[in-house]
Amino acid sequence: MEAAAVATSPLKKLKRKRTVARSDPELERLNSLPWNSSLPQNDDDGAFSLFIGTNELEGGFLSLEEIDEAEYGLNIPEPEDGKRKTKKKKSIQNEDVKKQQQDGVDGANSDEVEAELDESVKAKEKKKKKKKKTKKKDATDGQKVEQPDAGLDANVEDGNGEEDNDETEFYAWNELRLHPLLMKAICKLGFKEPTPIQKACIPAAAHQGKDVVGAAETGSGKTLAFGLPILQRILEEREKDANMVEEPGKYSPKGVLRALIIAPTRELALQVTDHLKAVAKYINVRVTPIVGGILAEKQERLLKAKPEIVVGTPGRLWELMSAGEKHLVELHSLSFFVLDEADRMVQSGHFKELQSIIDMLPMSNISTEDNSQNVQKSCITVSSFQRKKRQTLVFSATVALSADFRKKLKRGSIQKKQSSSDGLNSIETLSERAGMRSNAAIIDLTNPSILAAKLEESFIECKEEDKDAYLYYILTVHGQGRTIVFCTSIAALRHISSILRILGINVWTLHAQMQQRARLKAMDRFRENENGILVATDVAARGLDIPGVRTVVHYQLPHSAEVYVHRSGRTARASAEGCSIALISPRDTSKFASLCKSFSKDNFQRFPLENSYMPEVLKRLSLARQIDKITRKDSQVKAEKSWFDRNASAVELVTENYDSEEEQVNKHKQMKASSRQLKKLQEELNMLISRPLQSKSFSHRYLAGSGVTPLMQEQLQQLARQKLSDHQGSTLGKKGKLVVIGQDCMDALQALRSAGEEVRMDIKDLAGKQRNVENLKRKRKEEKKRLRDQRRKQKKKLKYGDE
Ligand SMILES: Nc1ncnc2c1ncn2[C@@H]1O[C@H](COP(=O)(O)OP(=O)(O)OP(=O)(O)O)[C@@H](O)[C@H]1O
Repeated sequence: MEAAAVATSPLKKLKRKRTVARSDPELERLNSLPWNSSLPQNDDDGAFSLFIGTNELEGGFLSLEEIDEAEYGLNIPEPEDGKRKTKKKKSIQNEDVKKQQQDGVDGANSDEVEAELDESVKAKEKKKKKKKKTKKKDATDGQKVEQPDAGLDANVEDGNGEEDNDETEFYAWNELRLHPLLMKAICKLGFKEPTPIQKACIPAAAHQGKDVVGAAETGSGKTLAFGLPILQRILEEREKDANMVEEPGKYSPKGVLRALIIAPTRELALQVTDHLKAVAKYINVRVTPIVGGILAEKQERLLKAKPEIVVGTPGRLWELMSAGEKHLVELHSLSFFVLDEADRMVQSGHFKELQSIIDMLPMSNISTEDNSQNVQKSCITVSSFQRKKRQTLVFSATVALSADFRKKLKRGSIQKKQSSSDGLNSIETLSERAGMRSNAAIIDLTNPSILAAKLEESFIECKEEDKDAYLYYILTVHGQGRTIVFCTSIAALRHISSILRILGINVWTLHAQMQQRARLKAMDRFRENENGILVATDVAARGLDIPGVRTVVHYQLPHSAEVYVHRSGRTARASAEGCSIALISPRDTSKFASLCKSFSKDNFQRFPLENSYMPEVLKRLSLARQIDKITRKDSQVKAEKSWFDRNASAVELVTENYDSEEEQVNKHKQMKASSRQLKKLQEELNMLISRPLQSKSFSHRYLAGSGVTPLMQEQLQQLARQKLSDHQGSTLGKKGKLVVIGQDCMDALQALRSAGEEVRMDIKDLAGKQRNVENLKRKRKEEKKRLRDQRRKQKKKLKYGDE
């Protein structure tokens, strides 16, 4: 594949850049925390061919010359003298497209959903859209109808007065033969060429009607790799119908669900919806999200509009389907069943609902007895054309399939091997059960390291209790661009977000226990701020696409290598660059070693640290921790008291204070003392954080920094101004003035590139040492037990001997 030739192994890049550094003694301390690599290790028997990155296309789809263009009623523009040449379309196609444009419903549903979720945030957008709609209406009233070819050759101005992109730059898309109105939207989005996964999937899924299993690195455009074929097929079928006189609606029935897309998280489902809406901008295809956190009545109302495409999370979808929601259970015309982040779907917490949803699908693609029964059960009027044509698309950055997956599909032997209690516990079972056909195109474009090509990984070794300090250091000194800090537990998330806020760093949080409205608000705020910081659990690890995320910090390592890939993939997306920093305490070394092993990585970059900053960092952190402790204690007391009062009043109990007068006075004194201490600590900390973070070698005359954040930059400039005005008119002369030099903002990636040190990870060595450490621990334990038993026996002997 082309991608294979272009992609260079990150390992090689590292080797070229830096000399190999010494091994590190800290990494020798290994422990035995549970770790699930979850990624198939390059097994010798080659059982998992997909995941290790074959970077190949499989499935034998036709080359473009072999595809009969006439079948699709499309004329592909050909290049002429290096430029794209467009042809006029058939009149029928013109009329159909015109109609679609005039009909344009463009996202009204989603607006409502979003307004429901967060009215204040979305109010502005609504206003904008209203304005746009009025303008659009004016244009239609004025008999202005765009030509269907507008997508390719109209350098039209849109309602905002913005000029469209120059379509000649989009020539690379031509070979994919997408509908002109889809091309128009793509041009508008500025996507100059299809990404490799789009190039590979669109012909297979859109033109050959194949099922697809697609794997490609994070941020490589997988959403459109399945989204464009859906929209393309809907448009093509509409055109076929427009040509049919006898059986209208044979190919493109109206008012029924055509594509069901399932994503693991609400945020991801909403994001996929928005992405599809953006490419469906010029066509009359409705895309609606169905996720938890939206009022059920509202969602029912949205479904009454009969959207062609529904994007949902398994929980809410199943809730509505099992309640018999008409639009979701009449699946006889479903043309696409899509699983985004498929590997997450087979994990606990999702697969039960998913299994139930899949059981509702008309199962004509496979012929097992079980499934024919399902068809009877769930499908009322099944058009044989539609059933034959349903496509199953399964996507993720981390998909593992066995080498003989296709053969198994052919034999229909996957489910038989699984005991019924296993459920849909593998992508293979799930794909077969969803009706995947044995001629599916298996497209694996992951590179051997699995991680995004432009991602630079690094680590910082530190004690567990110093992680906060290093995090604060990274955010303060290298906090340029957006940063996501990942935690494994909500408790850790709460701890660091509280400490960082006390330290004056504005962070947003995202975890599964938050209300949906708050989750979306956090995402919106994070998106709005170009130097924003999001502290999140793994609920944000998959799929979220936020441009400008420069750094991902693994405050705690995840429980599997696969989650590490997805977390790190929030940066270095869509050909951008980014870096990840893992904070490794002695407790994490075992996990870290397994991680290196999973990626066959024997070199890792150490993130450069300016240790002279640390005394100041630790001073601030110590104050912040004390403040945090006091405030937590206070709020705990308040919460307990209010809980007691609430419950007492609920049972109409009159509460009395049973404390003695002395006790009450003491409590009051304690409270006063703690609030005095809190005030003092806060003043001290405020004084420190009002100044830029200074390294120990900080000169009071010269302020310099190897990397300073915009906040620090601002503080330094203020300080310089203040010093200057202090000394104006004084007799100190030049000597007393403050000079600000070298204020170059440096993000973590730049810092890593300019000073990162490559550390060799000898996995075998690490594994051997891990075994030794474990043996030593076991021996010590045994020895302790032996001594304890010995002492016990002696005591007994003495006792009974005396008697
Ligand atoms: N052809 C293209 N050219 C440029 N950018 C593109 C193209 N297609 C998609 N993108 C952009 O790339 C970004 C990543 O796309 P997307 O979210 O689909 O990636 P993904 O492969 O699904 O990532 P993940 O595995 O993390 O879910 C998005 O911002 C999207 O708008």
